[in-house]
Amino acid sequence: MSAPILKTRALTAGYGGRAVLNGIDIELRENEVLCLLGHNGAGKSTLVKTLFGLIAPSGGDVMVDGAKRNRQSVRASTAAGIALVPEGRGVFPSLSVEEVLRLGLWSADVHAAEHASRLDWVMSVLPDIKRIYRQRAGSLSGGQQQMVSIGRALLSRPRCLLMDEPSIGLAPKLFQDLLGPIRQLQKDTRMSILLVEQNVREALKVSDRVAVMKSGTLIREVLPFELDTNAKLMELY
Ligand SMILES: Nc1ncnc2c1ncn2[C@@H]1O[C@H](COP(=O)(O)OP(=O)(O)OP(=O)(O)O)[C@@H](O)[C@H]1O
Repeated sequence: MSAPILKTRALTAGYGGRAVLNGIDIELRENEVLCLLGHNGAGKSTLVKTLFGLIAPSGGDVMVDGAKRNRQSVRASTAAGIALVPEGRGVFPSLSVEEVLRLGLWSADVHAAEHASRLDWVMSVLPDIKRIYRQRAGSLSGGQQQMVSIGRALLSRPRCLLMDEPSIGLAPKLFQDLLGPIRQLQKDTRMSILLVEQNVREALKVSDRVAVMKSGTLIREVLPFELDTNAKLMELY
């Protein structure tokens, strides 16, 4: 079996000397959607940012394809095939969708000769982007902005997608409409997805495994069917 795309060992990280992650051991395998659950403030976003290289670990290891990458930069993460859909979408409201995506191509270091084909490919995965391509991002609905944010992350053709609360502000049906094509792409390409979610019920429908965080530690790893009743979900917290 190949090494996990991402793996941590006793990972610690935080802000200004204050530890938020207190020794996390987690792995994201090829061809899976791993759902990361936990209360507000449990450290989910901090873990995602540390895996992507936005925060440097203060201890422990981050491994990409089995090799230690403790000083992984965002550029190195992108080059390794890892992309981030940030919490809050990160879409500049004054730019058009086209400009947001072109900026994404530039920041992902995609060669100019490939820009057109990358944009075409993203629009084949998320065809609704075509209809809003010339619109200002700030004029779009929350769901459309999230779609643009996901489209931008796909421009680097990642094999690993880190998604930080993509459902925020979206109705369950919209969430499934948005995640459906991404789950299909994941199955077709054997991509790996780490999905941070508060919307547990919807997230479990598209997940293969579930990890639960509490106060900066990983407290449980389960399969989605093990959380099929309210009582079992309540036990988690
Ligand atoms: N930029 C920052 N500077 C200082 N402390 C931070 C920063 N970002 C997060 N924290 C703190 O780190 C802890 C974990 O926050 P984090 O955002 O990782 O949690 P989370 O599980 O993603 O929560 P949520 O579900 O609310 O997004 C919290 O106590 C938070 O206040």
